[in-house]
Amino acid sequence: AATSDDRSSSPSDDLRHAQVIILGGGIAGISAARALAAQNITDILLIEARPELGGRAYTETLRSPAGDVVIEKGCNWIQGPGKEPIQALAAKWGLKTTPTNYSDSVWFEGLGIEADGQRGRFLNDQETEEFMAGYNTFLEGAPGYSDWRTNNSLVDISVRVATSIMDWIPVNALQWAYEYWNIDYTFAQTPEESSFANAFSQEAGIENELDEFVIDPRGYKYIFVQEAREIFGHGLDDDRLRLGTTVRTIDYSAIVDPKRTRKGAPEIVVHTDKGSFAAPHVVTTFSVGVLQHQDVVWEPRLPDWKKEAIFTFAMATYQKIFILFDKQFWGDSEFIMYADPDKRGRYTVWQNMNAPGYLPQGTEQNVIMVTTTGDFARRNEHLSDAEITDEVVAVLREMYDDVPDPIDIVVPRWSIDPLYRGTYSNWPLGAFDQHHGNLGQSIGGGQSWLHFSGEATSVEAFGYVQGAWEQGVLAADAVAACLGGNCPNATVYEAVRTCEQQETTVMRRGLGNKRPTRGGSPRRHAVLPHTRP
Ligand SMILES: Cc1cc2nc3c(=O)[nH]c(=O)nc-3n(C[C@H](O)[C@H](O)[C@H](O)COP(=O)(O)OP(=O)(O)OC[C@H]3O[C@@H](n4cnc5c(N)ncnc54)[C@H](O)[C@@H]3O)c2cc1C
Repeated sequence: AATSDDRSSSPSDDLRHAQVIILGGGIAGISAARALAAQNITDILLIEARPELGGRAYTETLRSPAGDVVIEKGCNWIQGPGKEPIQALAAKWGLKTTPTNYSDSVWFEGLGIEADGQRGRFLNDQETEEFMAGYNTFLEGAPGYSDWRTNNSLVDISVRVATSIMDWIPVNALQWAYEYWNIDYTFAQTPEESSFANAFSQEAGIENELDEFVIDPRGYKYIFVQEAREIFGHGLDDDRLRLGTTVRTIDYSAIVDPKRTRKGAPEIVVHTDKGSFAAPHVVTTFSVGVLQHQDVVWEPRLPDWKKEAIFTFAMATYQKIFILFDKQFWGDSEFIMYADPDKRGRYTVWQNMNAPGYLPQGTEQNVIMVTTTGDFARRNEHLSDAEITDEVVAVLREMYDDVPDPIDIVVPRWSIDPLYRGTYSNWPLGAFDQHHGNLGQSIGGGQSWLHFSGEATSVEAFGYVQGAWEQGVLAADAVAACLGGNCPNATVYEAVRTCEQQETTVMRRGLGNKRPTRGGSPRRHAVLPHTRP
């Protein structure tokens, strides 16, 4: 069997060599390839497990006798802070979008799983305003309160703690539903899990201008695939693009232990199901979920500071279930909200894909989408399409008369997919800025580096399309700087320090005199993790 030593850069080895290997053909990987090409770095390889590019920009098709309908299983909106580069790409490639009007909603107070043939009811405008009032007051004050806490060095708290301090404590189904729409529907995690500082800081730009919903039959991915074609050719048949190739092991031992490199710059070796590849620079764009699940093996194991960062950050799950009917029985409002009294977040947010500006009305292609998140979404992934169909149709039959059986359904299963393990990152309570910095921090030294990219590593726009695009560009810039002999300094936070309050907890548990002295850390790791105590 080949040893690491045999895998050095001799011309006769069975490795395919390049200057840079990009892992993942999603938005970040494509953007990195483009930005490298723009700097005349063309000796690259892009490795992607799926047979197509786009990653979480992922289209699916609903089948109907009247004609298929393309839907977005993954990202759907152009939205959030710093979305300008995506708007520019959308304009460049003529991507079809329609603005979303969140206030065009109707609210239904449901009877839940006990409905048993009985029906809840739609509320009038005045009733709607009444149950929304409390949360709206919280929403107005939240950014100011969050910034005040940050400016006064107060610890981060969960969104739930903040709502409670600010006297919003939801107690009924309608209040749950409204809060769910505002929190979980954005972050795909609960108020208990999400960080208040990150969800509600003024800069978080929660109040954005209009979100644009992509309704292009070529898919959201089209604009990114077109960009990739400019590098890999129209047929995407360039030898530097390796689709359908799954990474199994990333061996970066040469950069942590230069003795294992026989000649030239130390190379990182990427083992896949279709052969092995080597380069002094490797950019990984795999999701935090993939990194957390250890679907890819690291040789040697990742350093403690990197693992702490990866496992501190959260990979949330946001499930968009699309259902196709031969008629539209649900009215023209853009959103239909179902308040379930048994379970917060059970099939709450329904979006009308035939609202004006979306799919054509008056045809046989009538699509409604219901979104689930978090635990409930993950539970759904383990049910069959038929079981999900029964549940969603029961909710629709509580709200509407004459609901026919659906013609087709798409039930995404992101969190059990080993290529994603969830949908997008979220900043959980307990993650510090240093953790986030470490998440995107490169590992290496001298002429060889392992770079970490992808949506989660964006400071401003983690979780968004533009976060992925921007991080691809930044990774390419870092590679270019290194190749030019100007590698950016690695700022690794080897130990993320406790704050005073946490130290009090340590004291209370009687660990006071056992903990390490202030200046020292029990385990010190350099950027190069070649020693483990
Ligand atoms: C359901 C859903 C809804 C979303 N909604 C929005 C939205 O409306 N607006 C918005 O701005 N953002 C949204 N997002 C987030 C946005 O889609 C992501 O931030 C972005 O697409 C991430 O791109 P990426 O390149 O960082 O990661 P990815 O797209 O995950 O790219 C990584 C690539 O690596 C590949 N890969 C993984 N493991 C391996 C392996 N072992 N070997 C080889 N290849 C591998 C994957 O197949 C993937 O193509 C949504 C995401 C989802 C899933």
